[in-house]
Amino acid sequence: MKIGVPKEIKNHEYRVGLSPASAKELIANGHEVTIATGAAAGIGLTDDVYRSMGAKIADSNEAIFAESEMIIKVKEPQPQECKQLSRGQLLFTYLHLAPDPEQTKLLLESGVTAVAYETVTGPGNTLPLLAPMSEVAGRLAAQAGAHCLERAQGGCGVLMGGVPGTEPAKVLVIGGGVVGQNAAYIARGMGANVTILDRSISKLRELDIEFQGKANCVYSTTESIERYAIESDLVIGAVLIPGANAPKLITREIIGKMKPGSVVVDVAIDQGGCLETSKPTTHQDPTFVVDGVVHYCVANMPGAVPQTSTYALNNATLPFSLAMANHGWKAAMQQNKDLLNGLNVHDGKLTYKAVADAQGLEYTDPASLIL
Ligand SMILES: NC(=O)C1=CN([C@@H]2O[C@H](COP(=O)(O)OP(=O)(O)OC[C@H]3O[C@@H](n4cnc5c(N)ncnc54)[C@H](O)[C@@H]3O)[C@@H](O)[C@H]2O)C=CC1
Ligand SMILES: CC(=O)C(=O)O
Ligand SMILES: [Mg+2]
Repeated sequence: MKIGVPKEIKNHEYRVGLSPASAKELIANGHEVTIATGAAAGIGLTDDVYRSMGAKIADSNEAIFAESEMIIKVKEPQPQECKQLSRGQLLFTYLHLAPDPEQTKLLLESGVTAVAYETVTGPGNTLPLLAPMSEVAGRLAAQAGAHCLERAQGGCGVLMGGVPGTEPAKVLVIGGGVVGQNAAYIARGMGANVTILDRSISKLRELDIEFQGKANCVYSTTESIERYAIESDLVIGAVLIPGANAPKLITREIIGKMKPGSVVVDVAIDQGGCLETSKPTTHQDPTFVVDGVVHYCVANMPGAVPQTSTYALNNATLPFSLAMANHGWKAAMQQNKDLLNGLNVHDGKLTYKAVADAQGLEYTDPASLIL
């Protein structure tokens, strides 16, 4: 199969769809891999590194989109990329379609077959291709939050761990999944006073044992969210209903009751955000202020640490890239229902229920397309 990797064009996005090791593995399996020139410069790799693995170099993203049977990327295709996709082509990347009607429309119009990293499933209701970036974003959320709490960034000027004789920052993490657990781990490590809210009791049990009582694990209700949010210095939004729009758990009214200079890091922004006041921001201009509360809502947080993120992502995606390259997407999905759960769009049909529900569009059962 002809596999192509474009250079990412989203703001400050330096990750690469295929690491050199992944490219080598696909080539060893008999496939042709082409990468756009300079695509890996952001992780310190030259075209020659990819050439040495046996890959070809294309002189533009346009050539990649025009000539590849499977395109492997990181971020959701931007409008100019969507317009270069075509019927019969396979796209493997993050999509986050629920809050993005424009991208959904363009992908449906293109006829492309699009498999979303974030809805591929794994054993025990896990999301194995979202998890590595959630680990990164969770850890970064504590770092970003600590930075935003500095007075010069608009924050109230509280140090996460305080110092002896002063109180540490109060950090609230809403959603104790992969992002939440990693955010809490770093915030605890910085010495903050951490509370995690989740509505899964089994998740709270796991977290309580993992943190050995050093994080407060509390059941999530509208009452507990409001009570903890208004006394917190930093709130980290980390909820997920897979593939769907994030529930708006922090209302405008709660924001109005929060302390001036408190900070919210809405990691769930890629699924629309879990605060009523959130809107996507970029690494270039990451924050805005509503009612004195600093909002950090960057939708591609792991792009800030592209070396760690590219390798962590590739470790998870490679088996699925190989399966689709070796067998074609249909046979690979017949063999693996977890991969079938990644199918979001095929030949003008929307095949992910939560996206169809979010946008009031017709839904086609993906199982009906692989018979
Ligand atoms: N902004 C960025 O750069 C990135 C964003 N993300 C996003 O972060 C979000 C979280 O991802 P993961 O941690 O991997 O998901 P996850 O599925 O591991 O965890 C989500 C947690 O939210 C909990 N939850 C659902 N509704 C809740 C409620 N009402 N109150 C409290 N908890 C609730 C679930 O029980 C679950 O434990 C997703 O939207 C994901 O796409 C992930 C990576 C990068
Ligand atoms: C998951 C996601 O949105 C990211 O890694 O950018
Ligand atoms: Mg206020």
